Amino acid sequence: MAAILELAGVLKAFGAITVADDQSWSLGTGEALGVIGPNGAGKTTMFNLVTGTLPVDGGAIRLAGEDITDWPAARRCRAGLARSFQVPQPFGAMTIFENAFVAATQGAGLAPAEAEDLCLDVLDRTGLLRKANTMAGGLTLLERKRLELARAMCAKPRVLLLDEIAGGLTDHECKSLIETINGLRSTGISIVWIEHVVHALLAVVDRLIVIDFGRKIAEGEPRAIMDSREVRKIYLGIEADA
Ligand SMILES: Nc1ncnc2c1ncn2[C@@H]1O[C@H](COP(=O)(O)OP(=O)(O)OP(=O)(O)O)[C@@H](O)[C@H]1O
Repeated sequence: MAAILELAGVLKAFGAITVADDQSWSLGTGEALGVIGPNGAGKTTMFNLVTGTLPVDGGAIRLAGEDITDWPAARRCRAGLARSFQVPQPFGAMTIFENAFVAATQGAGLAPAEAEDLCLDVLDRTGLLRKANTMAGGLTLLERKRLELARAMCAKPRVLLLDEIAGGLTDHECKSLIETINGLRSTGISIVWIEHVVHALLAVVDRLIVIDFGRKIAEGEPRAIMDSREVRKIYLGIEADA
């Protein structure tokens, strides 16, 4: 599987706190990769480094083999990197359709007619078409999460970065979101998903990486990783040699 996204020795520190410590991993084309790790481990910061909202201190980031380390965020988005945010912040005074339209025209750079077609298709796939003319300010949490997903998809990503999109949802809502994400996967999109709701991740991802103190400490088949002593130690406080 050819790599669509690669991090090679990425470094980042905020003062004395190292949040990306020689991070190297890759995402295969069409693959879904899960990212877990304790609060403050550096997971969201890693997305900020990948999308270019934060500069790296060292190392390289490549998209489809091209070095994008020094590219500004907007150029990375046009090249196919889009993300959802942990705390959804839609334009509340605009409708769902208008929020999606901004992403399609500004994120993907589409002309209005093409953007409209894409928005209608994405809103359909993300279960929001019925509510396209509803103001985004009054949505439920699930609807806001769906809109996060829709806005990212309207940027026409090759790589979709999801940041804790299942957090705060009921089991039923979570299940419905998982179905939507798996539906998007069938379009061939590659996904990196940071999530604390592990059962949601396990229903979607092909592989897991574990980050602790900015370091990748484990990587592999999701269930094997969840059962590993290293992960049990971090999450449950069980000693690695127990
Ligand atoms: N702009 C910043 N300036 C200084 N410190 C920051 C900045 N952004 C994040 N940090 C710190 O970097 C560390 C990693 O934060 P980050 O949000 O990446 O963790 P996380 O793994 O996503 O956590 P969570 O699971 O709670 O979302 C934390 O200690 C955080 O306070």
